[in-house]
Amino acid sequence: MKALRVEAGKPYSVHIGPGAVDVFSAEYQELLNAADRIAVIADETVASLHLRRLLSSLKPHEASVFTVPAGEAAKSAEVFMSCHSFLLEQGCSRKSLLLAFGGGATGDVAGFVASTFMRGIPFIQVPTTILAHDSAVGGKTAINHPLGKNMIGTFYQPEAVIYDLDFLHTLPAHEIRSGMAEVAKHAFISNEQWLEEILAIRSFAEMDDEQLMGHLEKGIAVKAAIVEEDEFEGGVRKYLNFGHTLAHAIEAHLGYGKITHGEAVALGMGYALLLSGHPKFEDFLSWCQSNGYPLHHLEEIPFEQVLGFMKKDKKSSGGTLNFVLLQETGVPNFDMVEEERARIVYEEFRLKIREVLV
Ligand SMILES: NC(=O)c1ccc[n+]([C@@H]2O[C@H](COP(=O)([O-])OP(=O)(O)OC[C@H]3O[C@@H](n4cnc5c(N)ncnc54)[C@H](O)[C@@H]3O)[C@@H](O)[C@H]2O)c1
Ligand SMILES: O=C(O)C(=O)C[C@@H](O)[C@H](O)[C@H](O)COP(=O)(O)O
Ligand SMILES: [Zn+2]
Repeated sequence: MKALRVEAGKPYSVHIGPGAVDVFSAEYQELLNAADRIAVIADETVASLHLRRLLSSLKPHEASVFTVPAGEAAKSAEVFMSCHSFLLEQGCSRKSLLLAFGGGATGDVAGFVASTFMRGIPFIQVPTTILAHDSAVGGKTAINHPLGKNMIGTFYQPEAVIYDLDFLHTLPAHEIRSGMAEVAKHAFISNEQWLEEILAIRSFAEMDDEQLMGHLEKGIAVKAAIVEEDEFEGGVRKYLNFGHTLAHAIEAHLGYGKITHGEAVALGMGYALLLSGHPKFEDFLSWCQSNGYPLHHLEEIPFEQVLGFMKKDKKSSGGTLNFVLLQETGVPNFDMVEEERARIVYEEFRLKIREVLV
């Protein structure tokens, strides 16, 4: 097992590896002892598969558990309120500790709850997906609004991230694919050689646990370095949004949860690469095709359906279209794109997709 440091907020560790939940008893006794109550907000599917293991790692401490709907459905105002109701009913106080147990959706809503319950209580991320190498680190919390993805949230760092890779063994193929898109994002914005390694994977089933752990560690290191430099997204943190201007628009247009976040990010990165004139655009499209990313969605979504959402992106102001662009691997930049150009390249992208799908 390894521990990576994140020097943001109150600096914290990301414990990563098989059996990582054992660090609760090895290293977090003081934090657990200090809590008057321990509450777990758990994804319902994850709870059915792995809750017993988590609870036994907390022993002798007891925790009360609130399950939230699986995946994206948890990121709603209703679920957010129901989490608060649960904490209040359980008699939680400012001295209570919250654990987020699940993928990025659970982590985002539970983090938002932790940051707002009695104006903030400590929380620990216990992520269970590949994608969560991204979401559990860096302190972005959020729920969705029908008018835009992640529109309501806070920046609030966890006390620790305890990333037990044993939990990943039950992930279905489309969630592996989703998570690997954010891994590819971290490679695109940081390192050509690592990107080559990822683009060489034609089926994620080829990856063994050791290789996967290597990719997750690299991804976390890229993310941590950016967050350490710019915790509140005044500048370089925007680069972590590579592919997200279109991705969030697709998610909002289709309805949250109808496409996984990472799959939408893959489509968004393809579009951003074409907008940027990046030399690896074709390779990336072929990688997406061979790994089963749902490219067909773009065929079905006219530009007008995503335009309004893209104009409301958090990186925009005054209705401009803003993208993280990448002419060269490892050298992202942030720029405005004229609407007409965005439209033309979108049509070109759909054409390229049609070509690879035939
Ligand atoms: N805060 C951030 O910095 C950040 C970064 C990236 C993504 N996100 C957010 O994360 C969310 C996506 O998170 P995600 O991809 O981790 O998925 P998720 O939380 O939406 O979960 C996806 C599905 O996988 C299931 N699942 C989770 N762990 C499992 C396991 N170990 N075994 C079997 N099934 C399991 C869930 O029940 C759910 O059905 C999006 O809402 C996205 O916006 C946030
Ligand atoms: O941590 C960040 O910063 C990111 O942008 C990571 C993204 O992968 C993630 O999807 C994030 O939630 C997007 O943030 P948003 O501010 O665009 O909602
Ligand atoms: Zn993302």
